[in-house]
Amino acid sequence: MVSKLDGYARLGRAKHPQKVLKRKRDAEDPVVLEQRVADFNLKEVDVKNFTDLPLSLPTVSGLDASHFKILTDIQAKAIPLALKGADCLGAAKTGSGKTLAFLIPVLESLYRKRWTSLDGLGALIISPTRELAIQIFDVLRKIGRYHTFAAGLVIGGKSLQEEQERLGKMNILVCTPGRILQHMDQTASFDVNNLQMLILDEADRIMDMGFQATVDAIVEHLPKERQTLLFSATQTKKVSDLARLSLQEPEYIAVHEAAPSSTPSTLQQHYVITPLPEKLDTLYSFLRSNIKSKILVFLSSGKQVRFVYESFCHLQPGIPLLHLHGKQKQTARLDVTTKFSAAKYSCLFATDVVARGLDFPAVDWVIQLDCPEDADTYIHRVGRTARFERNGRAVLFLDPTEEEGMLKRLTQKKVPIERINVRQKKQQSIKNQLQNMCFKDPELKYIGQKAFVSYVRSVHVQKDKEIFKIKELPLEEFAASLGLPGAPRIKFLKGDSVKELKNAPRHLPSSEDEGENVDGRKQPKEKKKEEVRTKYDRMFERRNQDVLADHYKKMIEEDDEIANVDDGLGDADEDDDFLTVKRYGYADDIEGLNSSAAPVSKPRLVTAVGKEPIIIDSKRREKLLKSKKKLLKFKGKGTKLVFDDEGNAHAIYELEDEVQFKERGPAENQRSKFVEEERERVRAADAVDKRLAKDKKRERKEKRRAREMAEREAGEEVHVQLGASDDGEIGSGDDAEEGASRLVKKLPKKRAKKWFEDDSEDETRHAKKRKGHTIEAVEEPETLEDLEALASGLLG
Ligand SMILES: Nc1ncnc2c1ncn2[C@@H]1O[C@H](COP(=O)(O)OP(=O)(O)OP(=O)(O)O)[C@@H](O)[C@H]1O
Repeated sequence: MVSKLDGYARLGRAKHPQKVLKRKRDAEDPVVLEQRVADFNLKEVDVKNFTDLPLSLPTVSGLDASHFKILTDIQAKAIPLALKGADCLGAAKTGSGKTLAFLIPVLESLYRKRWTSLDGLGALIISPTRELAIQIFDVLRKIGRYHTFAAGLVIGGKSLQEEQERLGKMNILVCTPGRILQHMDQTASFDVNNLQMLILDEADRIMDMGFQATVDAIVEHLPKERQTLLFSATQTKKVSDLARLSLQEPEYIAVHEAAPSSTPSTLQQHYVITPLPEKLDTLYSFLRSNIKSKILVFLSSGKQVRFVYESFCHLQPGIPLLHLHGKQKQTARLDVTTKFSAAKYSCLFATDVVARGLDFPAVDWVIQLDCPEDADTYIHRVGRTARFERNGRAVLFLDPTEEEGMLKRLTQKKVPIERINVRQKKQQSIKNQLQNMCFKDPELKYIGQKAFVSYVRSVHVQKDKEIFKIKELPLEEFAASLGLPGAPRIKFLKGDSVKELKNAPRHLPSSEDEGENVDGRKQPKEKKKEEVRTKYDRMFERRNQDVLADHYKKMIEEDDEIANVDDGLGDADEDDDFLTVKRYGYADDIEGLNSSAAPVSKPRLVTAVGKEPIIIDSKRREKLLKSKKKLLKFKGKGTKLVFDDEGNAHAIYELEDEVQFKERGPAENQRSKFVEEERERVRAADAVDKRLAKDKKRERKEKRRAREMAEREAGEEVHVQLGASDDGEIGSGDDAEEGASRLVKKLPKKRAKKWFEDDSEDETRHAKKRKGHTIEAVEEPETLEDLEALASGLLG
């Protein structure tokens, strides 16, 4: 038996006198045990203790070592039937010991079949949440410590490969639906063909919308010949579900059906009427006066959990605070559950992820800050206290609008609940403190805005409109009570229930998704007129991500409908609590593409004309949008236009009027005329081009000659100047040098062309220069023009 919870355990490594046990085990003939089970008659035997059951020695020893002696009602009824191999549907109150009711039959069934590691997977136990799976696995390790089966926990959070390597050797697996299906599809060595038992804990939850497809796919992989056990605190006998799981003549075991209440008798249940804007005040006051308690507070979304946790951490009510929701990392979740289990006094803010099955020891209070979606959820939530004959108290916070509808539902489900009032003397207001905190801490304000949106959204999507009446809720006041300076604007998707949304795969809303605001009014879909927007406008628009506070928005937009500017692809400012979207993108980041005044809060489609939309739902895509080069391919090629003399734009090819075209004669004639005209035009243009080319050539030649002549002249003048300097008449040597260089620099440009020089003379000069000779011969000017040219060169 491994000591720590590492996801795998070889049952049967306890320190118990192993050898003695082994001897006894070997001596125990499974055939005899089989016979004892067959002979066992539930009606004849009054089962009280585990020893009254036809159980194997290792199981009895394991139960004994875990201090389980007397059976609970559900165990007494379900275990004998399950031992005999019947398919069972077990329904019993929360905390009544259903886990043992299916784990004992699992161990016994495999034991009697002498299951070994070579036989592969014998039993599969599915749980809706990771926390519950861990808990079941823990109980299995305790009571199975004297068995020799290999048991595994498959809930994700570890590398798939690591799990794959061990999966083939497992005899019993405790898992969550998604992860086990992934293995069934991807792990070649994972063979389930030999499976003997399938167990679904919290079966109604597993069978509902969220897991429906996954469970169906899992069942597809499993052999039809198997035993199936379903357990839950709130179970229905839906024929369709039973058919899907191919249950064979199932035994329905509902131990508390005749009981006056569907919740434990040791549980005291109350509700308080607290208007939505006073909820947090009431909760804070409650915590302040119960600091020596273990309290579990349920909220309807992870964002609310975060906000209440963060803000209460600042406010310090005097009790250690914890928080848990589905978006946390697995290690953090495990850490929180372990801490809360071990704590004596603590307050855990949580979503319904801990509503089912979790067995936190000694919880004093269960507070439901947000009204549960239905009576079943209420029953599961309050079931976290008053477990296994312990006392517990539960308080449901109801807005006046929710009272009538919710009480009706609870009465239908046999939930005894009484109203209590908040002691006004003890009621403390934290509104001002929250406002202060939100003002100073934008991050907290942001979380508050998200919490507000997700709360309103969760109410909006509730199916039971007799309880949840969004239009009657004082939302502005509620926002103020969270410390927000105004109620963020929200749009919702229509028609989805909370359960569906919670479990929906990540998806983008379709273009048909209609928007509605808080008041239930339809949002206009037309685009606001294009306006010139400065970088300051954009800067202001890039506010605190995707929640728009009205007061903030009013600063930049007169028309408050701008927040709902719709690009036709989805709701720009909608909160995405149930769409589980992580990344944010800004349409503004993309030059030339559709832009919206509102920041984007969910996978966002951005399109370029004629191109596939880009969906911003990951870091990689966000990066892509920042690269202008990469974006080019999404931008399309643009349209080329030509402008006429009046500055009017035209397409390059425009079709002329057909009537006018026909008036000009048959098309063939026009064509040949056009060709002839064009040929003539080309010919004329060609002649002009040739003439121009000739002129240019001549010009170039003349220029070259002039340059050469100037160079030659320069050589002569330098010589003259240097000579003068030597005489000491013009100035010092330095001056002379400077003067000479000035002259040499200037001369080629300024000197007129020496018309009398010809190419041969030029050649001679170049040859001389090449040999390094100084030019000594000075040609005398022969004509008046020569003299003028020389003079102008010198003056230049
Ligand atoms: N026979 C027993 N004797 C003593 N304690 C028991 C027995 N069976 C179960 N328990 C204890 O009762 C508590 C509740 O058991 P368990 O978690 O199985 O309840 P449950 O019916 O599955 O609850 P839920 O409906 O909330 O999932 C556990 O702490 C468990 O250890």
